[in-house]
Amino acid sequence: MVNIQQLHFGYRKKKVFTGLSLQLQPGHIYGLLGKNGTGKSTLLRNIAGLLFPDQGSIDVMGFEPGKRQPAFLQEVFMVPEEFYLPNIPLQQLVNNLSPFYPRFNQQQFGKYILEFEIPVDTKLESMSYGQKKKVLISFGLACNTSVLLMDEPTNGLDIMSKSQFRKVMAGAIDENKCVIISTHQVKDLENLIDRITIIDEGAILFDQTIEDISRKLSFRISFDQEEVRHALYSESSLRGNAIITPNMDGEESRIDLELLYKAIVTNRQPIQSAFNS
Ligand SMILES: Nc1ncnc2c1ncn2[C@@H]1O[C@H](COP(=O)(O)OP(=O)(O)OP(=O)(O)O)[C@@H](O)[C@H]1O
Repeated sequence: MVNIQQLHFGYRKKKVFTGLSLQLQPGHIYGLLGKNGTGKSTLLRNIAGLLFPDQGSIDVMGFEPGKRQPAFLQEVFMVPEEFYLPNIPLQQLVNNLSPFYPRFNQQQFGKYILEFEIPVDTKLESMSYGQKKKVLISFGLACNTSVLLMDEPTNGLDIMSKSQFRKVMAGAIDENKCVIISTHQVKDLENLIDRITIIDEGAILFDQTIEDISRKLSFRISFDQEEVRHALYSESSLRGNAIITPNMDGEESRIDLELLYKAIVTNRQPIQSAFNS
């Protein structure tokens, strides 16, 4: 559905990607992780056709995003990290924007707005940042585009809204949609994403499905110093040592995404070796 081959991209003085390749399939929610400034937003904007590759190719459902053909634009929605919403009533915004998305579903939108407890009679300008963000997320989901790009969607959402977000997202995905979520708030995405892609210094550092991660790795708290020493990654905490080890007995443990992310960014070789065996 999204096929990126040898992407090279840079801003005037700053090279961001030097040969990044990535394939994304429908029916999945992808978590795009990486340090500040590694290019997550830049990658999403390239996929959305808001920025254009210097070299290499991006194919989204047979379209070249940079050409911004109407048939492409109606298949892709992006919830950016920073956005502007005009000072008009909510329904007017929907009336103005929804004609661009042929599969927009007003009923679905109403359901999400209710779920997120957004005050429908308030003008957009009087809404808080978090409320506006939830409007945009609800609208993006109700557009039912094949590709949904979200840049830090849980930023600014309160604790209840974050769990509502997970619930809404889990109900909105189907086998025809591909959702890519860039985030630092990995905990917000637990039990939601089914593949993790970590980018660093313009390249893919790690790209595995949650299924493979739980098959290959085991996450637990250990008090056994010998076990901690032999772990692929360990981190001391108040509760003991949080460790990642190869999954030897085939039992699935609860994946600690934050720990996994730290393990890969610190030194990915030990973790990667578990996937090569
Ligand atoms: N408009 C711009 N002009 C010049 N350089 C830019 C521009 N936007 C981003 N950059 C640079 O490109 C690099 C990638 O930025 P980008 O915003 O894609 O990273 P990110 O991974 O999304 O970061 P964060 O996690 O902080 O949101 C950074 O070094 C940034 O300084």
